[in-house]
Amino acid sequence: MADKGYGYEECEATADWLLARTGVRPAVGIVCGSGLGGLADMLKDQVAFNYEDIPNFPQSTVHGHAGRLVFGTLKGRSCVCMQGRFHLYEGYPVQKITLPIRIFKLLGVDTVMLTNAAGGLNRDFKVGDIMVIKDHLNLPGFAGVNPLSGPNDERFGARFPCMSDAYDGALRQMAMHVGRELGYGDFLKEGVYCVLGGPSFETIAESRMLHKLGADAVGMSTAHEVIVARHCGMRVLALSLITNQAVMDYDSEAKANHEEVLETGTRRAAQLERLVSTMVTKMELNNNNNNYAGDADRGTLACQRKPQ
Ligand SMILES: O=P(O)(O)O[C@@H]1C[C@H](O)[C@@H](CO)O1
Ligand SMILES: Nc1nc2[nH]cnc2c(=O)[nH]1
Repeated sequence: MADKGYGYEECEATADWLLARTGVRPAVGIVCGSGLGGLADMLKDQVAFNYEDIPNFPQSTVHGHAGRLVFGTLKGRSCVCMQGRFHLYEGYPVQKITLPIRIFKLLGVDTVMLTNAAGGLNRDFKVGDIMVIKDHLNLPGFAGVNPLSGPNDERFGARFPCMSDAYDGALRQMAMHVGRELGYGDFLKEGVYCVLGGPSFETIAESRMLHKLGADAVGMSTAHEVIVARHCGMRVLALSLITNQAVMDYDSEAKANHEEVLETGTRRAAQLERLVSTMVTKMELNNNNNNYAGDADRGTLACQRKPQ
């Protein structure tokens, strides 16, 4: 894909451009979902770049996605945060919307923490719940829309990466543990995220079908980023904020809408930020004592060759 503007050389040029402009060497990369950009404001000693100024970067077009890449520290740990992500429905090829994840890798990131807004399909979920993603259904992938389509560059990862370990078990366990410690037990869930192309929300029949297929929540992002992150050997934690209930009943008057999504984001932002920042603190501590050592390395070694 080098000829299309999202190959290794482009990612490397962008990473070098950024590294020349900040002294921060991030170990953690954070991606903010719709209405959840406040996560970036938690970073101290910020060095921020507008997407429009970053070579090879796509531009944010969606309300609730500011379009800034923010470097800084979170409780002393170096991080980089995308305040705004890209979606298929914005018209970008799937390889382009996931390009920042490869740039994360070349910046030195080893752990990616993604957030998104999603519609709840599981009837036990309520608006405002935080779902730790344990697995995904990549429906665009069923139709061949996969960010790894096209020539494979072994410098990123292997041609056929394993995805059965996509969502790091130790990080998920840590998220549940930290969440309960913070008193979030009543609204902390675990489940399967299903990505669709959007931008239209689901019909009732579609929501019913996705629920029957095993999805607990539905959205328009994240899974592509996870595939790319795992391909290049980073470990992944992903959190969905259930911003609305998917409409599954023909008698319902409810209508999914982006304003409700953003409003729920605003209401739960502080708790989500606290969960993420506490986890970053614990990860740092646990780098020393290994209690929460991720399984990414094991997964990487088992599933793919290391990038050369
Ligand atoms: O970036 P995320 O996945 O959080 O955004 C979701 C999906 C759509 O972009 C939007 C719908 O309201 O929110
Ligand atoms: N596809 C989809 N994406 C969402 N993002 C936030 N809510 C929803 C939803 O109900 N459906």
